[in-house]
Amino acid sequence: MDYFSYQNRSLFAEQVACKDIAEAFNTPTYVYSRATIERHWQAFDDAAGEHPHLICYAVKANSNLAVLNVMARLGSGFDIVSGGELARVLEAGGDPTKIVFSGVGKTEAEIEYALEIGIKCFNVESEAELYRINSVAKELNKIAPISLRVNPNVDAGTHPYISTGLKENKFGINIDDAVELFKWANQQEHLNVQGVDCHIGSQLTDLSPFLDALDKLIKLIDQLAAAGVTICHLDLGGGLGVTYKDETPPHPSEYMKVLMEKLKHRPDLTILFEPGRAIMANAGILLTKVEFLKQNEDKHFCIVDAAMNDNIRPALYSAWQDIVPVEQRDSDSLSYDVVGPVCETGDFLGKNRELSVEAGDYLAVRSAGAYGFTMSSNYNSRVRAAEIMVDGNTMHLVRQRETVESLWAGESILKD
Ligand SMILES: Cc1ncc(COP(=O)(O)O)c(C=O)c1O
Ligand SMILES: N[C@@H](CCCC[NH3+])C(=O)O
Repeated sequence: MDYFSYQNRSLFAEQVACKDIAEAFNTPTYVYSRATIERHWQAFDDAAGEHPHLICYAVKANSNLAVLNVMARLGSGFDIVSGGELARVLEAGGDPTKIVFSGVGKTEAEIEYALEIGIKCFNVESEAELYRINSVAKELNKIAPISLRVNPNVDAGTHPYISTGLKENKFGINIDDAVELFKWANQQEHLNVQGVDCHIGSQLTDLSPFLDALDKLIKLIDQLAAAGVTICHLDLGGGLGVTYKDETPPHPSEYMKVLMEKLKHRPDLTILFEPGRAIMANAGILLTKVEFLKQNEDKHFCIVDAAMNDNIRPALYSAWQDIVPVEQRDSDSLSYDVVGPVCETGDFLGKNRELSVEAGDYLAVRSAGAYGFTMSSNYNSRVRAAEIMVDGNTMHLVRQRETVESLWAGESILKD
């Protein structure tokens, strides 16, 4: 069942008409479906079965407190990449002992914060970072649980900007150097070696790169055992793709089944996953209003009130996201470029879209729940959108639209 579907030609989010949301809260507005988030998270968790595992939702995909809280109530773990994300997870009621901390540039302050809170594990991305974690832990007289994120050098076959598991990418530690570093870490009083980690990229639509990476990681874990380093968890990262247009990624349960099948003889290993997009992308839409229709030469433009500052994915990755009317019309359609008010030619939400639309209509950008609001900005001094969570027949405002005054909060002018 799709939780964003038409009833009598009107788009609904669960049991709430999107037109009612737009009228009540104005536009642009992000709308999330609680039931969809829960169903997607559960698909990962259920498919892991009895094997010890932990789903650590990748906070960067969508870090709204209400979203994190829905996940926390399901018992989710979290994958974070900054002190800010750590604070958000705690604020949302997340369990610190289920947090893994990824990212290539952890500061001393962030490491201290995470050690004080008692997170599950640091996913260490370089030799220098390992030394830094060791010295901060020593200073605080704590033991830092660590996992090394290795770069298995597999081609994820995704957009170059979101591929992370190749030798030339900045992420992780060269898999060939990992054993020596693990051996060193294993001897440190203030480090506790827990796991091996990898994340090879995002929006993967094929299982084979995941399987190639898994094979390499299992081999590494065996090499480590032979070298006297015991590994108790394997973190396979996130990266499972979704359908934006005509992609056919495996369903989360199929992805999990195939990976877990390979791991069934390893009950000694707790398996961690860090899905972000696969949980959130299709759990959200972006509602926007048509301001004007305009024609230049033979090109038709549909100018809407959402822009690249609200959803940068089309401009950044040439990403395609479906754009649909909130209320369907019978009139003939035209091919439009759907563009925002920002002063950039790259400010478009979609190109050559067949739409039957008039000024004042509402449109919905689909698959917008992941890397939508979290990548939004105030460019052109535009306030960031409101966020709504729908739960059955109820809509909850989970983030107010920013005010213009908030744009310069913290700024000041010279006295003379
Ligand atoms: C370390 C890490 N884990 C998890 C994710 C989540 O990826 P995705 O949203 O593709 O599942 C990312 C982002 O690509 C990441 O960098
Ligand atoms: N932000 C990207 C994905 C990057 C994933 C983060 N490592 C997107 O919108 O597709």
